Parts: sequence; structure tokens; C-alpha cells
Amino acid sequence: MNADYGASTELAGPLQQRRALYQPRLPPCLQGATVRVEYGDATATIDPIGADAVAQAFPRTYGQRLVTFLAPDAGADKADVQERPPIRVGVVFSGRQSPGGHNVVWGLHDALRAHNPHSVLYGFIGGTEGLFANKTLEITNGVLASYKNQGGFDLLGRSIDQIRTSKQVSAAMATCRNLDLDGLVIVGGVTSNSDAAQLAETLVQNNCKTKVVGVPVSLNGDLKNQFVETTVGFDTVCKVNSQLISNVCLDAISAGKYYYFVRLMGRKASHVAFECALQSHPNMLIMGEEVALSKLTLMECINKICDGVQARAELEKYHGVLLIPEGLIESIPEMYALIQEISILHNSNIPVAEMPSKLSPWAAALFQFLPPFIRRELLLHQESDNSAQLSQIDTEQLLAHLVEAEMIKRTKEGRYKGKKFSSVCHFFGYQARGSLPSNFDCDYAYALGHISLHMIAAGLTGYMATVANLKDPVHKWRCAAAPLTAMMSVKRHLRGPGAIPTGKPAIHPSPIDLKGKAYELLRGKASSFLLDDYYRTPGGIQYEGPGSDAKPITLTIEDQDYMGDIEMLKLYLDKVRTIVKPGCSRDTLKAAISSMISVTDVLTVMSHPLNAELPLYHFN
Ligand SMILES: O=P(O)(O)OC[C@H]1O[C@](O)(CO)[C@@H](O)[C@@H]1O
Repeated sequence: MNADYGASTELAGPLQQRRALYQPRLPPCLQGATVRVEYGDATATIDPIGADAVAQAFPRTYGQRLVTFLAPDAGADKADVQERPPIRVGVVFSGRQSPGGHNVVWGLHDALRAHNPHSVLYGFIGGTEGLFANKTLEITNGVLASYKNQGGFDLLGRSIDQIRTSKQVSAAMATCRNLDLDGLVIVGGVTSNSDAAQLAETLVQNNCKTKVVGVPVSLNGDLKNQFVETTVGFDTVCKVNSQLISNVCLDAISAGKYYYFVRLMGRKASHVAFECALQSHPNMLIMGEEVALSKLTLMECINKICDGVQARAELEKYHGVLLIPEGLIESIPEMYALIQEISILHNSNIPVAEMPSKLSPWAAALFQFLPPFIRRELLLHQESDNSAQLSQIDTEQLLAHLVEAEMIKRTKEGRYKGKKFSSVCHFFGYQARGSLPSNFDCDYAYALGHISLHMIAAGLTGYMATVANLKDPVHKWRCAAAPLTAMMSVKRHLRGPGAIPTGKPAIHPSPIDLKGKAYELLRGKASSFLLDDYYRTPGGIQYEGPGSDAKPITLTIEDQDYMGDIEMLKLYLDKVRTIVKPGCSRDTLKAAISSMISVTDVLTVMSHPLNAELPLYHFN
């Protein structure tokens, strides 16, 4: 734990101390001690084909109604606190650390105390292991002081992201009973919230009064559906990584001699890499979703990268930046099949040393083809969801290694006549998870903490706290609760109407929408990114002043333009204005700034509605 270095001590840095003083903003409905609870329609699931399976697996919690939280009726908030009995709540960090997680606990604490000062909040020390073993820390204002608006999960720590086996579920239930909890708040991503749904169902079936509430906190940004717009931590992690990526872009173009291969976290979906590409404009992005859709083999991916290197060499460019998500390796069909075979061997308890000899002939051949470091990493023990340990597989090094071999081959065959290809590899993963959270993540998490309390007070179980309209300012946010079962789907063998649902219902990670506006935008820019080096410098996270309210581009893009935030657009326009005078022709504008930004960006700026509202900036 970090107590000695907390923001309240003199050892804390000035920014750390200043951040501890930031008071997160709350939407109007959460500003009092009570809320008005409005019940909506009963829910099914986002997966119509799997609905029966979900209903069968969750007989007591399936089909619950949507709930919205509104500002209380006049006077209701002033009702005597005695009318609101004290509430006992436990909170556990179940998922991986993600910036903003501490503010969920803070928001929950403040809402709980406003509800009734005699309410109690327990944090489970050491994540789910602490929950099973009933190891608690009572959360008070004093305890929270050093953790407000701070990164990491070190207030309580975390362990395995799992409440799944019957032993684990029974231990969690025993703790709930032992502490006489009215509510248990589970903080995490897709896996943790699937487990939360199962625990809620089990507690109802066993007449345990504890209400289970899930909170969407995950840097991966893959817990995304019609109820959840984004997860806490995604914004911060993308901003930190985008700054690092843009730094290496400028490093690359300065020396003109290295290709930087950068792997980013995100597991099965490529949201982090995708958002970072929109923020920093690297030369290439290889997304898992695209590779899986086109069924690109490993060598096809390598050839694609080599073609890019070659096209750049024709322009005398021998540097570049390439982003990949950590899940790319699993998206390549033959690598996926190999990983599946290894997974079966793990599940059959085959010793690791014997695994290579137990692979099928084709998988063994592929395994032998791979460099030794990748072979060792592929055999590591699995994650709690039986997937490979993606953070430990140096896919960027594998790609760099194979690209170099292919470029040497092309040189020998006379197909490539440029300078020698050189690479530098990075994994930007763990560096970002402990970052000071952005204002957006601070506000969002704090609001979700409040909503969790109101859900427990309303007696909701098997629900997730949600906020809609996140792209808008906080006063326009809409607070709600959605049944966890409504977000579930069931994996199937085949695609299409004849598909047979198999496996356990769960909340699955959402991939990048390859038909969405954000993807269309990035694809439209792909060849310009590849060849023109339109690197963008988002800079470090801003906590005050211009840019401090910037949101993820992918969150804002559906309704606004690419630049998203109004302040960012003003800054951008200011930069443009130093080069051309208002009222100049479209062609002059394009020509004058074409070296600075791409034509698509210019057109975006010119057609943005804000442009018309800012006469000074208006271009004809
Ligand atoms: O902290 P650990 O256990 O190494 O987990 C790493 C994993 O957690 C995440 O950071 C978040 O799910 C993944 O992107 C990564 O694969």
C-alpha cells in the first residue's frame, strides 16, 4: 500500500497533491442524498438467439427492468435521515487495475454517508482473495484521503479476477452473510461483471439479502454495448499511451532510421490501439478485428507490413511507427488454432515441457517455426478465462523479427533496393495503468460510485451501474442501471440464423465496429498515415485549462466530428489561423496548410458546425 506516499503527506508531488483536491463533478440527479427511481421496460438480452440459454441460467435475475435515476421530487431529499436506514456495503476490485478505480470507492463512500452517516463501507483487501477470506478495511474519509483521483488500485489491491468456482462463490456468500452486507459492489470488466451476475443469481437463490452491483472499470474499453458507452480507465490509458506513441513518432522522423513496433494492451479487442491511432496518427495499425475478418495468415500480415516499408522506402523514408494490439496474435487464424491446442493441453494438466511433443503435426510445425522466446511465452499458464497470457507474448518482437527476415529476402531477390530495415520494439502496457486518471475518468468513476449506492438502496441486484450521454458535459449525463443478464450472449458454432448457441452465457468483449464511423474515418486516412507522416502530438493529460475535458475520440465521433472536444477544435483552428487569414479561398487554405495537417482534417474543420459559430475562423 501507498499510504506513506499518499497525496496528503509532504512526500507527495505537487501535481499529486493538487489532484487530491479535485472535486469530481456530478450530474444533477446525483447531487442530493436521494434519487427518484424510475422503472422502465423489462429486458431480454442483446443476443436474441442466446436469450433462452441466458433465461435458463439466470431464472431469478433474468428479464429485470431497466432503471433510471432522476433528481428527487422537491422536498424529498430533505426528508429526515432517520427514514433512510443505514446501509452496509462491501466493495472489491475484481478486475485489473485501471485509472479511476479509487474514485468508484470514493463516490460510493460519499453517497453512503449522505444516505445515512451510520452506514458502513468495507473494502476487501487483496481483491477477490480478500473477499473469499473476509479480509476487510473499513473505508473512511481518512483512509480515502491519499487515494482521491489517484491511479492504480493500491488502496485495496487486487488478486485473481475471478468469483466463479462453487468454492469461490460459497466463500463470497459466506463473507456477505458474515458482514451482514446489504450490498456488494464488484469493480471490473467483462469477466468480473459476468461473475457478478452469477453471484447475484446464487445469492437470490440462497435467500441471501446482499444485492450485487457491477461497475464497468477496465482499461480495455471492451465492455461496450447499448447500455455501456465506455469503461473507467480507458480514456486515461489511451491518453498516456498516445503521448508515448507520438513521442516515438517524432523520434522516428527525427533520426529517420528506425521502425518502432509498439504493442498496446486491450486483450481480445483492439480498442486501445484504435483510439491511440486516432489520437497520434502512426504510420500503420494492424487491428485484430481486421485480421480475423480477412483471415490473414501470419505471413500475409508480415507481407502487408513489408509492402508498407517498401512503399515508404520509395519516398526515401526509412523510419515509421506501427501499432498492434496485444490480442493480434490470437486473431491470426493459424496462431489461434495453435493457442487453442495449447489451451487443451493446459486443461488436461499436461506438463509444459511435454506440450510441444503433444501438438498435432501442423501445430508442431508452426510452433517450431516460431522464435524460441515466442514458444516459451505461448506455453505460459493461462488467464482465468482460459485465454493465453497476451500481455506476456512479445508479438511486436515476433513481427519485427519476421519483417526483418522478409526484407532481407526481398533484398536478396532484388525486389527491395532501399536501406537496411531496423526496428525497435516497445510494449506500452503496464506503464499506463497506474497513471493519474483524467478528469473524465475521475468524474465518471465518482458518479458510478454514487449510482451503485442508489442501486443497493433501491434493492437492485444483478445490475450494472451505467451513465449515458458521456460525450456531453457532466450536467447532461443520464444515470441508470441495466440488468447484467441483458448484456449477455452465448458463443455459437456457426454464424447466421442456423447458429447453435454453445457455452455459458457471459458478457463478452465487444470488438471494434468495422462498420462504424470511427473505423471508416481511420480507414479513409490509412494511406495518408502510411506515407505522409501526419503525426499528431496530443501531449500529456491536461487536468486544467484547454484540453482538460477532452474525451476519447471514439466516444465523441458518432455525434461530433473527429476533433471531438470544442476546446481542442478552437486550439486547432488557432493554429490554422496563424497560417491563413479568415475569408481566404478553400484552395489557398488547403495549399497553405497541407504540410501541417491532412486535407481530410481541413475539410473536417471547414464543415464543422462550430466553424459557423466562430465568425473569426470562418473560411469560404
Ligand atoms: O496484470 P496482469 O495480470 O499481468 O494482466 C494483464 C492483462 O490485464 C489487462 O491490462 C487488462 O485486462 C490486459 O490488457 C492484460 O493482458
